Amino acid sequence: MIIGTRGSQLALAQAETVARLLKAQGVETSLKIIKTSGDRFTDRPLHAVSSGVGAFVRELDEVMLEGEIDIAVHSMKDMPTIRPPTLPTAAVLKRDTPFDLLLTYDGTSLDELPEQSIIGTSSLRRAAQIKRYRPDLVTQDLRGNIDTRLRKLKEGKYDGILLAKAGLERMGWELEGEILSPDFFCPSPNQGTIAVVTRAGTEAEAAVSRLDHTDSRIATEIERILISELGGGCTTPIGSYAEITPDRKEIHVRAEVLSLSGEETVGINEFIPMAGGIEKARELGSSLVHMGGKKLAEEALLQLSRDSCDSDDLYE
Ligand SMILES: NCc1[nH]cc(CCC(=O)O)c1CC(=O)O
Repeated sequence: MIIGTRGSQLALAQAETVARLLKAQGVETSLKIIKTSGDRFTDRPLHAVSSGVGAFVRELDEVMLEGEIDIAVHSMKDMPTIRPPTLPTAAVLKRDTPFDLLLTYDGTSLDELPEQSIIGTSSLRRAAQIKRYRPDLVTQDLRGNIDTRLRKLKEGKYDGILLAKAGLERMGWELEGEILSPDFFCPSPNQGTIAVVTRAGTEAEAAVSRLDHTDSRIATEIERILISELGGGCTTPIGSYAEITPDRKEIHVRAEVLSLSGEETVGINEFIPMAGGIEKARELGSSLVHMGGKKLAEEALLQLSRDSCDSDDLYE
């Protein structure tokens, strides 16, 4: 069976993980690298790439529908919610660390960074969350693969950068950084989770579905439901994080929308019962809208499209 993957180091590491897990089940695979538009337009911020949400995913879908690959491996947080029904997510792998990490030039902690320190991130959510936590810091756009971002930090262009911890872990980088608490830095929905897609009704689907991790599937689904009525994607600062308690009776859910400046926030942070959790998450999702979350998300989107009409350099 052929596993299709993007060519970045992170994507390759993820695809190799899936290859290894399948091999342990007696399934032999080979890797095929596919270039996506999300990889090509690395000169602009992700939210300004025209194909926007799903840029990394769509082209792998196409080559899979054409039969060129049998299995596609994705960072689940990069996947649009609406998927072609013929391309099911056959497995949600056991989640890695879902949190964000701050790496600073000289190991300084977030609380100790001097005023006006420059923090690089390409994520509107992380930028808004940092500005909320430390309004005296400056955020700057930082695109590129994880290796590029680390190089820019080393070159001294930024005092600190923000990344998903899972990305570094998967690439085998043992870097000292500060894990940011989800109470202040609610991660992106499905951050730290790998999804494996196949064509429906294939041998590949049967093989891959054995890798599915139930609690990770439930948590990631809850995270999507919580924010499903807000619209957005990577074009708005939205976080959503669901954590099943060790006794599996409850789910700790957190979700929030921020203004781009981080000055305004609408959020929830509570425990819901595991039984009927999906229904309860839907209610909480609606309550985010009623509390003004959708309005905030729409304002962020408007502000972004206005800025990008003026000048693309705003993001560099
Ligand atoms: N948006 C890019 C992206 N997609 C998935 C990860 C990291 C791995 C993951 O969260 O599963 C990253 C890098 C980052 O956010 O720093």
